[in-house]
Amino acid sequence: MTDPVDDFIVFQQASCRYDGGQDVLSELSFSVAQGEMVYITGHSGAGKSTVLRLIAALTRAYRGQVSVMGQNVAALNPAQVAQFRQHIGLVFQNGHLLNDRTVFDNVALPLVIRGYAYQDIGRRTRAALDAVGLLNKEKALPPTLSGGEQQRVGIARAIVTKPALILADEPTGNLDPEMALDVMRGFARFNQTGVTVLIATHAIDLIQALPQRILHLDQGRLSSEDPLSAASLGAAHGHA
Ligand SMILES: Nc1ncnc2c1ncn2[C@@H]1O[C@H](COP(=O)(O)OP(=O)(O)OP(=O)(O)O)[C@@H](O)[C@H]1O
Repeated sequence: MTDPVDDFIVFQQASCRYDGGQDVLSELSFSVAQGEMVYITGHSGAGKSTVLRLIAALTRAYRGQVSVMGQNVAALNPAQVAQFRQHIGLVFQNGHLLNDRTVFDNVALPLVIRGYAYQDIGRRTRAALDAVGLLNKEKALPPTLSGGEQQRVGIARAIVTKPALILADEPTGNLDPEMALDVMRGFARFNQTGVTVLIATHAIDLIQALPQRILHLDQGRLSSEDPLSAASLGAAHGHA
């Protein structure tokens, strides 16, 4: 019996491959407690995005098990997946913003889809924009914003529903170091409010400055070879 708080996310020897090809992830085992903040690093193609996709039920392990918030993700039917994803905020590198809609409309979209009342949409959307420092840009169109601002709109949209879990895939990929640090600090602030945060990133230099747990992937396996991750993998956090 797993404890959904300590074992908020559990990979048990999970293996994943696409279209019958080679294993992209091989017998991956680790766990993340509720409220933790974890960076997933590794070379291009190491499987970082695939880890996030497994957690979000966007793909499935063909062997082993992935449990999130006490649920075996592979056992969820489509209706349960839709319900499950309501607890997850997804942040992508390019933001996936609608360029012909205002910043406000972009951030409000998940609330509109979920049928929130008009007043709640306004209040929650402005609170999310405030949290990323973009309240003054609510009427702007995304193409008129800087890369960092667009990225923060994507983050506001991910947090507007107050998810229990944020999954961010290369959220600082296109940003200069200063903006990137700013965005990472933003995630740390959400984490401090109790949200569990997983971030896939190449930006080792950046996260070295941030005292967080790091899972380093090497060809679909967890590796402790990286000196940066050696201290933070497993033992330091009591996770296998
Ligand atoms: N939809 C897909 N179909 C087939 N192969 C895929 C698919 N998505 C990913 N892969 C392959 O799986 C492997 C791992 O990809 P993944 O995107 O998880 O790695 P990553 O560590 O996030 O890489 P990057 O840092 O370049 O984004 C790669 O070899 C990739 O080509």
